[in-house]
Amino acid sequence: MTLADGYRFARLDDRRRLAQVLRLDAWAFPTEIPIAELLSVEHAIPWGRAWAVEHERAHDGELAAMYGAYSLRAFPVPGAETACGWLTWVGVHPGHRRRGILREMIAHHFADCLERGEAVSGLNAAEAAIYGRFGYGMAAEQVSLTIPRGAELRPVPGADRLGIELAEWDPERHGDLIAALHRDYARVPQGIGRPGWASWETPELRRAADQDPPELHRGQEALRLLVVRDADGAARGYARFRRKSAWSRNTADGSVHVRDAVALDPAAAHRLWSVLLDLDLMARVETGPMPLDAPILSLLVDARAAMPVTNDLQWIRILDLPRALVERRYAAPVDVVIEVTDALLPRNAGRWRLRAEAHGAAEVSRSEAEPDLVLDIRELGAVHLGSVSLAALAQAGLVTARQPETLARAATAWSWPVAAGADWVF
Ligand SMILES: CC(=O)SCCNC(=O)CCNC(=O)[C@H](O)C(C)(C)COP(=O)(O)OP(=O)(O)OC[C@H]1O[C@@H](n2cnc3c(N)ncnc32)[C@H](O)[C@@H]1OP(=O)(O)O
Repeated sequence: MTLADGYRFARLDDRRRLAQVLRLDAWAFPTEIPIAELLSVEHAIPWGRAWAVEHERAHDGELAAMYGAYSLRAFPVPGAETACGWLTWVGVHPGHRRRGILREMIAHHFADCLERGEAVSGLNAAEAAIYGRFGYGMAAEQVSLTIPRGAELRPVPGADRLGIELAEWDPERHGDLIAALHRDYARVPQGIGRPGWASWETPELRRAADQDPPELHRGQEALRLLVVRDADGAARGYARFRRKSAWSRNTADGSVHVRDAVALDPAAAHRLWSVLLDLDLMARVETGPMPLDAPILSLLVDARAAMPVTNDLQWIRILDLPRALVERRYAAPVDVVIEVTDALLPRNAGRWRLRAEAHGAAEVSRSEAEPDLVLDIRELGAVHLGSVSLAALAQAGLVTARQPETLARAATAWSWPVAAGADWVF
């Protein structure tokens, strides 16, 4: 790793540097909130696994750049969980851009992940054009909705018998319950498992998920909680939301913003959304990111009226190819030789044979055989969560297959029945 002359990496493990971090972040991501106010907010900075790039002539401790990584020990991949270094807090001061600092931070991050035994890295991208060049493939999309109040839902037996509880959000009282429901949802539906459904695993992620600082309300009310309970009182789902009141031509025109909504079964999902869609004085319910097969999309009689907007959500970079490929499960039996290019991590390049049973153990070894599929590490990352199809990438010329049958079999094996995704950006 060679930063340009005058720059050096320095580990950020001292919380007294928070003001410097926030000042750099405000250059990277403009904010109307004064730094003095942001200092009292809980930021999910992975202290100790965050790095500054400093310049020798910096004034006042100003940072030229920074990045951090969350150590996710149980990141869901198809049929399994894996250790993942989640890249975050990436920013380069505008006065130091386009000198290769990001490129060096990426190399630094890859080396750090490999040293920690993380076979994959993931990220949410601020701009979709940045990370493909470093071998990150777009692996999970998200959908967000603006649902008209009172939108009709298809009936689900038993939904009416579920109870609800509405409360002002209190992390002391509700935090553990909500964290458990959110984590358990990774195994829903039907125990198949949802790749990409990361939980608030690290202490800083949990603290940030719990907080609701007034500085970040932006004209909306404080966070509120809806819990759905079964006849025994067991929680089956929750939503955290806030309302914003508005009037248009003397008509109530408020909006409900849903921060997260998780239900462990179909009846709970129906009950949860029925309540959210029937709040007085509100005209619409706006959601944050949700997986493309989120139950609300199937429950809505008229999903088009909910104005779905889709975008890329999660990008995956395979860092240690043989480990990453054996750490996940495959939806169908597969025996295939792939030829991979990897400009940044040449150890991954070359021919590999993958053999796996459907939903069983996989084996990966070096191979001399003619390849069935030829692709770059970026495309292997894109298909890693099972939601992007090898066949789709082949249609765009990004994967080359020797025979259509091999492509069809491999694409089926790499796919997964539940859409990859999450309900937050981190
Ligand atoms: C995971 C996350 O945290 S996402 C958050 C990313 N941060 C932001 O978007 C904040 C605002 N932007 C920035 O801070 C910076 O412009 C960064 C981080 C995007 C780029 O930093 P730089 O140090 O200028 O990038 P660097 O000089 O290393 O460029 C590396 C390559 O990326 C390309 N690149 C840089 N920024 C962008 C961009 N916004 N869109 C497309 N390509 C880009 C460069 O052209 C260069 O390409 P090349 O190597 O093929 O010639």
